[in-house]
Amino acid sequence: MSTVTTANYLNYINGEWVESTSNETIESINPAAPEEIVGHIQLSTKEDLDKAVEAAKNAQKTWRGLSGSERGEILYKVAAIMEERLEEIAECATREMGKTLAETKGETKRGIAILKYYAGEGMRKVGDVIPSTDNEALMFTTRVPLGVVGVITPWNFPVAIPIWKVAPALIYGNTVVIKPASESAVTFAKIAKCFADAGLPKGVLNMVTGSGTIVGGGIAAHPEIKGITFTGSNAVGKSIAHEAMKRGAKYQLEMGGKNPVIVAGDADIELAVDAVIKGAFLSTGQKCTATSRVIVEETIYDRFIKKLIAETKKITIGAGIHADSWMGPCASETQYKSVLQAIQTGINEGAKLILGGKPYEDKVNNGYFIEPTIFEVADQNIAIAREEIFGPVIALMKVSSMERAIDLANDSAYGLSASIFTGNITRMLKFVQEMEAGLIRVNAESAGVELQAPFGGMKESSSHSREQGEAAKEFFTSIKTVFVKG
Ligand SMILES: NC(=O)c1ccc[n+]([C@@H]2O[C@H](COP(=O)([O-])OP(=O)(O)OC[C@H]3O[C@@H](n4cnc5c(N)ncnc54)[C@H](O)[C@@H]3O)[C@@H](O)[C@H]2O)c1
Ligand SMILES: O=CCCC(=O)C(=O)O
Repeated sequence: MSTVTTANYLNYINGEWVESTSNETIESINPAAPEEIVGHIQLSTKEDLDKAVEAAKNAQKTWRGLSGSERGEILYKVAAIMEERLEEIAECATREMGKTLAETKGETKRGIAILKYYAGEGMRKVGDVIPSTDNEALMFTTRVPLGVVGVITPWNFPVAIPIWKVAPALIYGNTVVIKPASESAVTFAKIAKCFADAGLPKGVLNMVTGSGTIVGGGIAAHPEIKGITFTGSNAVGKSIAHEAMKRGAKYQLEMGGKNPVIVAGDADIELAVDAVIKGAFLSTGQKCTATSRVIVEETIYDRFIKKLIAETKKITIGAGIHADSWMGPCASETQYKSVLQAIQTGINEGAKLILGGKPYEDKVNNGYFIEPTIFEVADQNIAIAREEIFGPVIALMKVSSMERAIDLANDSAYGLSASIFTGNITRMLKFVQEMEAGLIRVNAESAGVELQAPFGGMKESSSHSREQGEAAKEFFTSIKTVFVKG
């Protein structure tokens, strides 16, 4: 049943909910039932962005003047309000970008935990006392906020990623202008309301929705924005870095991946199959840490592939709002077409399609569903083994040795996440040492970021800073070394 809503979600600027000066909105639709409009968001202008930056700048002095514990108290209140609104936020995220309700509930709980983690950061040390060579002097380090920080986020983790940027930005004394992805902007509007209702002082957090080029590009180029934290595609990330470099702004990029899983000859095959299915197909494969290459030692290849196919066929596909759906739709028509194109390219380039590969014909609504898809790939140089697809597609490869497996896993422009399944300590340690990825997981799926640990990629997956945990402090503050003599 299609439900058309007229719900209009406004920008949040200087503590007020306001329409864009464009007087135009764009629809955010449900990818499981594209007839359903989840909400209308502002198609904002450069003028709207300038107002938001001005508000953030005006709020800076007072906000940074609070103690870390005072700022932390507000983040604890935001977490409490989000807990009360968990169902509302999770359901909105599912309707807006398609992932299952079980996943969005888990992600919303994760966002709440991140808020609490950084609220506590307000009470932790920010520097060190370092002995000076001058015995009469005191030397120490301290940290200061960057000022106004621009946050640009993707649609695939509509709760966790914005919060894992905004929470540390705020606790360390910055003020924020955020542009969420349009495909999940209604979800963030609901989160921004939790900040507003927690009593965050006006101008400390500002949300401006709309075009990536105009609003996102405007953030990257804005002279009053001192730091930009971006998560998204490599193409956009590079354009942001270019703009930031031109004006000497600090920037942080977390981007694409082509994450390998190595299944060694001594692996627990059941465990490996279960983890590969979860890593590759949960969130419809739309995670930067999703499994997209599976490299299997030839001694167990036939048993592994037989089990993988049998278990993959059990996946139930449907609208994420329904409890019996294990895998939802692609997040948008654009993403849907992109994944189908990648599958066709794989076939054209000679990869052997052994399961799926077609749109899943949904009985109720014409949603953007695609079957979980598995290819066997002999040539590691074809697109399906090299390019990020960001959909439910696996490239299976067979190898004769662990040496070859790690070489193949490293043969990628990306280095975000990688897993190995083995019980052999020597193999495990060799993988940990030699695998070029920012997230290394052993006997576990390639996805799975824990909020208290550093997260980020190597090679072209990242600008090589780290997010989350204590690592976030490095980006959202500047260190000062202080020398004091009486
Ligand atoms: N490494 C990570 O932590 C991580 C996490 C999630 C997603 N991703 C990556 O994100 C991509 C999918 O997300 P997406 O489709 O939202 O990415 P995207 O790059 O298309 O968009 C990301 C954000 O950038 C904005 N944007 C678009 N054009 C812009 C421009 N010219 N200037 C400034 N901002 C602009 C978008 O509106 C959105 O808010 C995939 O490549 C995935 O690997 C990486
Ligand atoms: O999409 C990138 C974030 C991945 C993540 O948060 C996870 O794997 O849990």
